[in-house]
Amino acid sequence: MILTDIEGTTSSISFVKDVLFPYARRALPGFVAAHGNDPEVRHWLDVVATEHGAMCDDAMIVETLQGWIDADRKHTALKALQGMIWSSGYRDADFTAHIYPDAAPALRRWHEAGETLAVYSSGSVPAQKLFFGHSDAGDLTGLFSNWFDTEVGGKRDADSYARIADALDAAPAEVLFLSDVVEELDAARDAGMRTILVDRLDDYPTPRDATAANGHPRVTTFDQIDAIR
Ligand SMILES: CSCCC(=O)C(=O)COP(=O)(O)O
Ligand SMILES: [Mg+2]
Repeated sequence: MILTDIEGTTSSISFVKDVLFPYARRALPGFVAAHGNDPEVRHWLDVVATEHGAMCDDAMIVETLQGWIDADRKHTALKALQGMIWSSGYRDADFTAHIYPDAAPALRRWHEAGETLAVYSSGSVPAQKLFFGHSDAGDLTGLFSNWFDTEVGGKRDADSYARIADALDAAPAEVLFLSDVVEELDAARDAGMRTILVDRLDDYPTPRDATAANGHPRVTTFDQIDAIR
């Protein structure tokens, strides 16, 4: 079984930072004005208001969320709201989701070979499905059988990976986790998963050396994974 991260692993960090985040930042005020009373939207806005502490109106919530986007906070409420906002961007074909040219063929090859494929990203599950449903390589959602976001727990917390293995009905050692973030790989390894550091040179121009990789096998493209897994 292969569990993959998205940003920095299947897809470039710059697409997320330079296209998706600014789109959500711009659209937030109008989205909250139009949908702030939809129960699901209100739920997440209230989570933000509670975290913010003081009495907080919608304008303050929007400001808080925009600050979190700028700081790249991987907060579940922000990620849920971003996913709802991006849906119109994908629907209107304002953008398609970046996928590295080596990633889609490898995912297709593994799927055809009968490998179970799953996603674990800080992006909400609906955002993940939009992302792979509107990728540069077409609709890839059919390749994945399981989707996990931070509702299962934080990506740097070993318990999250234990929960994911349980949900996959697998022993942790049967699962190979792919990520660009060493701390995430450390947590997956602590839970007993196998790991590979995906060190995309476009995203990380200074390659991570053995010390930085902290013992995780390292590849720069998905093509290199079959040889070492
Ligand atoms: C799939 S939604 C867009 C990416 C995103 O918002 C994000 O936070 C991705 O983080 P990852 O855990 O995939 O590195
Ligand atoms: Mg990542």
